[in-house]
Amino acid sequence: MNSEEVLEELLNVELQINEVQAEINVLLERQDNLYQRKSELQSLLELCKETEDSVSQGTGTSTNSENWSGSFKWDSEADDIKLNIFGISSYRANQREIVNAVMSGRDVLVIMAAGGGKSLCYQLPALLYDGIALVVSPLLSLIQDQVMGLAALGISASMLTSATSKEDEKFIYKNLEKGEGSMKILYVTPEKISKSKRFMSKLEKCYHAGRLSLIAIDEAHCCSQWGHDFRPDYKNLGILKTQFPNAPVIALTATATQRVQNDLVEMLRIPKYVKFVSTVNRPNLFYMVREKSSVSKVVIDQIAEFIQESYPNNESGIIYCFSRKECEQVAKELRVRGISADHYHADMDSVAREKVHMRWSNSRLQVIVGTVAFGMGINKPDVRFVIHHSLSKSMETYYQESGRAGRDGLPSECLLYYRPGDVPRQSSMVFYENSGLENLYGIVQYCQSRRQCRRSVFFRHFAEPLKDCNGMCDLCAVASEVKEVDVCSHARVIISMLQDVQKSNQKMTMLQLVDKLKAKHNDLERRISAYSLCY
Ligand SMILES: Nc1ncnc2c1ncn2[C@@H]1O[C@H](COP(=O)(O)OP(=O)(O)OP(=O)(O)O)[C@@H](O)[C@H]1O
Repeated sequence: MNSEEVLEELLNVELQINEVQAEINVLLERQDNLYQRKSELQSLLELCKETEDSVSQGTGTSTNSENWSGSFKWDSEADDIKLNIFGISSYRANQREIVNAVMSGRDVLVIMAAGGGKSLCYQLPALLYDGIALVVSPLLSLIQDQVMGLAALGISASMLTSATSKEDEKFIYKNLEKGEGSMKILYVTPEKISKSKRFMSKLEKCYHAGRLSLIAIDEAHCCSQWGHDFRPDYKNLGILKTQFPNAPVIALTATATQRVQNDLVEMLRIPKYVKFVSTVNRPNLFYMVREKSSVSKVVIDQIAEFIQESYPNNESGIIYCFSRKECEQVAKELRVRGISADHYHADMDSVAREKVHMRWSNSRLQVIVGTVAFGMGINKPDVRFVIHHSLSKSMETYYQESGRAGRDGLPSECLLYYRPGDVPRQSSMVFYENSGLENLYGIVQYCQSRRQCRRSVFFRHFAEPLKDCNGMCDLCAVASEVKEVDVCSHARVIISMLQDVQKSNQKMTMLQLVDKLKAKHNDLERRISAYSLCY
């Protein structure tokens, strides 16, 4: 063989090696996807097993064993109240079936997305039944909104909270004890049940006189320690079923994983409940994630530009921040850029918080910049955008917070700014929570996804069959090219750095590690360029 022939064969072999490598890459990618799907299917299987176990033990029944959409004797009266009092022409998914189950005296668990119409599911039966319906709700502001809304419809509803006047309290107790007055719905906070003996004794009289029509537990996920808003006073609500066994209980929530559902039905002592689950899908919400700069001014500039370009007509929005200080800073910087914004967090007194909330609710303030404290009870229907300045602590929290957009069903946007540097900040907060880190890594996966539709991550998380996204997330809307990078050498350097740290018994935060890695990388690049200059 002469040198020319050798060279030709060499080139040919190199070509073939490249082809084989390309095939290996394709197979490796396929293997990666299969591993991912395998782990998703394994967790789905676990969830299915849990559900089947609870059904076989008689602790849960699904809607399909009984026909809740058939005809019932209260049908025409229900239709009349729905239309002429609530002004609603047709039921949304599951509403009619839920009303029928409650009217049949069954205990019911309702899981329905934010803005899905949960209130009607207990308010309509409350009017159909004789007597008084008791509603337990976690927040004063939520209760006030509901009572005001019902009064506007001409429905007699009252609330018994720390803010109730003596006179109103007297009126409520007369209604409960003696059946005097026209009260149909009574809202209370969970503390009333666990702390007021006087109230419980009046309620007992009401029940024994056959006037307690039903018990509704709003935001029922607060019962469970595995939920995202655990309230200790919710733990004591099981007493209601024990004391008033014949009053149907309806527990309502927007999100509850299987574990939370199991927990809350146990807490509420409703083992033979009927469950209605509506989809978690919010088809009008456009989900997107953007890379977050480490320079805070750049992030604010981008947020301001997004709001000014997309929402120039003062359309309402929410920005969630990690800390109170960040909230104040972001709100201030937005004001400097001409956007009407104010902060909301737990360090403010309740009057100041209420003021900001009211200004925003009345659309006199465009953007509220809040911590997680800006949570339940936000009923503004026309929120057009929810921006996360930092990632939330779990998929549940993100679903709830982003779900405050578009409750009126109109197109709205949910934008999350993500940078890996924010993960350790959150992990130090959730480390001691039940499954805190596991939950955090769930949302990290959502943020880091380059191929998987954002919506499909929600479906998988809530163990729901996948549905079409219809191009309503950044990954489905724009076909982006994914560049593959082999990071094995980086991983090796990180491992050797960590081994050094361990050997010398030092401590290092994630950010320090990243800085050290960058320094090492820069140093290496400098040496390579110096080396190539010499030769
Ligand atoms: N069948 C229906 N048709 C039209 N509008 C409805 C129907 N049911 C409820 N609504 C309206 O939808 C809006 C949201 O309802 P509701 O406040 O009960 O939602 P929700 O499920 O409690 O939401 P959240 O979890 O966010 O509090 C309300 O304005 C309500 O009047």
